[in-house]
Amino acid sequence: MTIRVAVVGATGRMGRLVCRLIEESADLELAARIGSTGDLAELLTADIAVDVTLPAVSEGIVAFAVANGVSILVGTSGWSSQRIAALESRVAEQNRTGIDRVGVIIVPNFSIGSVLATSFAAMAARFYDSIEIIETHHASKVDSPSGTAVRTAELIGAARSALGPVIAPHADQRARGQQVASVPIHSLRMQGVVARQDVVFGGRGETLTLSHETLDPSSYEAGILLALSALPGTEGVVVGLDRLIDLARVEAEAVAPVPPEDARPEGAQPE
Ligand SMILES: NC(=O)C1=CN([C@@H]2O[C@H](COP(=O)(O)OP(=O)(O)OC[C@H]3O[C@@H](n4cnc5c(N)ncnc54)[C@H](OP(=O)(O)O)[C@@H]3O)[C@@H](O)[C@H]2O)C=CC1
Ligand SMILES: O=C(O)C1=N[C@H](C(=O)O)C[C@H](O)C1
Repeated sequence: MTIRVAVVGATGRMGRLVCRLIEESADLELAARIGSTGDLAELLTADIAVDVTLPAVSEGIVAFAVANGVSILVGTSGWSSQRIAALESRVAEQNRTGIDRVGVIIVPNFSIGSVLATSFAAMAARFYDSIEIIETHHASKVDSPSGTAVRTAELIGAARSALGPVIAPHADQRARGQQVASVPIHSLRMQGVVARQDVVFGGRGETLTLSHETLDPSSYEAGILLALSALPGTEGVVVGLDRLIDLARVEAEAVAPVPPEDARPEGAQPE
């Protein structure tokens, strides 16, 4: 049986991409394409929904889906930890009292490289006291800082909870960026760019830069399909594609120790 999907923001760059992926998928069916002049109630004709709109309207769209028992995948930026906390209460309440149990998957970035770069940044955060983010996007992007940068800064802040804020001198000066979880974020909006993020770590006598660049929106495709396939089985709020990919398992396999020689069958070589 195919899963019927309504796309809100269907006329936009991401919306058109999501609609194409649904139309190309044997498991999914496009139930509704909704733009700014469309009727949100069309969402109720679908099994699940996708929101790829604008930070200013996303919260209301997600609230409408949740209140009507429709699980929703959110690719729109602007979902700060504060906004997510309010949504978690709303979804918990709906799942306690409503007829249909719902799930919301919020994905700040669908690209696997970006997800990995953000995880690496959280891993490095404990080892450096100077950390700043520079994010660069196409000139049509209306919001800043980017959702990915906000998420990265929040995860850096969480990883440093026992250490305290990063050291960001003269942070009151406008050119020093906007601080999120104490991490200064600098936003560039440029022609010729799709999306790029550099997280710069400064320590004693060294810097480390973690860079990720999206060269083409096709980098979002696998993540969108993965999140869509996970949504019908999701209850509650899940944030980040990393929650749908077993990053820890990949790591454990990569560092799995070679078994000692006497534990190997005779003549067997280490893999
Ligand atoms: N998670 C990820 O990996 C990615 C996330 N994004 C995020 O996705 C969002 C959309 O980006 P993008 O596609 O470039 O933006 P666009 O400006 O191209 O599209 C915005 C869409 O939102 C629709 N819209 C605006 N207001 C409403 C409303 N009140 N009700 C319903 N629909 C509305 C617009 O409809 P209309 O045409 O009628 O105005 C349009 O379809 C942004 O927040 C962006 O940051 C982008 C890329 C990757
Ligand atoms: O608007 C975009 O283009 C993007 N928005 C998301 C964000 O705000 O982080 C994800 C990606 O960077 C592209």
